Amino acid sequence: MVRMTAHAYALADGNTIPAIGLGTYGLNDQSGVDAIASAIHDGYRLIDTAYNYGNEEVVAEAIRRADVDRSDLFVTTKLPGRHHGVDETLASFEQSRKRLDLDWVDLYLIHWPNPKRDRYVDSWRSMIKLKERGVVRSIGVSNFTPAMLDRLSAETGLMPVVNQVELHPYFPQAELRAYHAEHAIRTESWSPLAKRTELLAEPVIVEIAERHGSTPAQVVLAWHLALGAVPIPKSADAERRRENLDVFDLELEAGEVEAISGLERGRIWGADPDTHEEM
Ligand SMILES: NC(=O)C1=CN([C@@H]2O[C@H](COP(=O)(O)OP(=O)(O)OC[C@H]3O[C@@H](n4cnc5c(N)ncnc54)[C@H](OP(=O)(O)O)[C@@H]3O)[C@@H](O)[C@H]2O)C=CC1
Ligand SMILES: O=C(O)C(=O)[C@@H](O)C(O)C(=O)CO
Repeated sequence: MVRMTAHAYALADGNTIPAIGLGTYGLNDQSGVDAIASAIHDGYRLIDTAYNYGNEEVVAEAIRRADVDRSDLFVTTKLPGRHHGVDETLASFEQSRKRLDLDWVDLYLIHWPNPKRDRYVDSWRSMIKLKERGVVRSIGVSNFTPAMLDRLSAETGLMPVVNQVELHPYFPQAELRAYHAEHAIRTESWSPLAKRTELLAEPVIVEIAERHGSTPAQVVLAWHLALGAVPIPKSADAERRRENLDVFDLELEAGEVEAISGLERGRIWGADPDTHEEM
């Protein structure tokens, strides 16, 4: 069931996640600070970064510049693959927190499971500690399969409240979303616009956009909202960021959602969580 109030969802741990966020991969240096600060000014409240993006300090500077209460922001960062392990996770988190210049992080994710290394359960135990200490509000994972999620729950007794996965009309992930719904896991969509590629020129999307007087990107983001997934589009351009946020009045018909899901063809760059090892 999709529970959304005031453009946000309740998570299984009682916290609240905004219904849309800003992806920041590639937003670096001063232009990154300007872009993220202007996004916050324009109404973005969820900021998605990662240790591996090398821009946690850029996010920190943008937050310092923004005229928004810290408690109104929802900052996500992620644990890199090379830091999996009990002590490594605690140390890595502290580095991220310091770079972000925050007392707490709203959502901390294991970036990739790295199954060959097989230390993600250890990392998860440390993330549970970080949550207990109050330096992280919600803990989740990224790129996890149902088998990996089952294992986390079986071995620690705690299921992640979010799984951030590749999700866009070329890769709608119906089975994984059904598993999430059964286990009260909120789905977050990475590369929600399929990194732009040719998705936004697909006739079915262009036609629906024309029918609603919207843009193709808005139609794709409305599709994510219709699925109850949290998209985190990245844009370096202020106009496009505002366009991406202005989607809550666009309601797609069930048939339109189905037609967009019909574009399914697979992952865009082939990173399979069962084999990909993130550094
Ligand atoms: N957990 C994980 O493993 C992963 C997480 N992520 C997260 O997801 C975020 C988003 O994914 P990302 O890969 O960046 O791809 P997106 O699907 O968000 O697409 C970004 C591309 O779309 C363009 N774009 C954005 N808005 C519009 C628009 N309205 N009209 C036309 N083009 C547009 C951008 O160009 P421009 O900037 O010029 O506007 C950019 O080229 C990342 O930034 C990151 O935070 C991404 C990959 C993996
Ligand atoms: O999170 C991202 O934006 C990514 O692209 C990651 O998946 C990533 O940095 C990676 O997997 C590179 O191997």
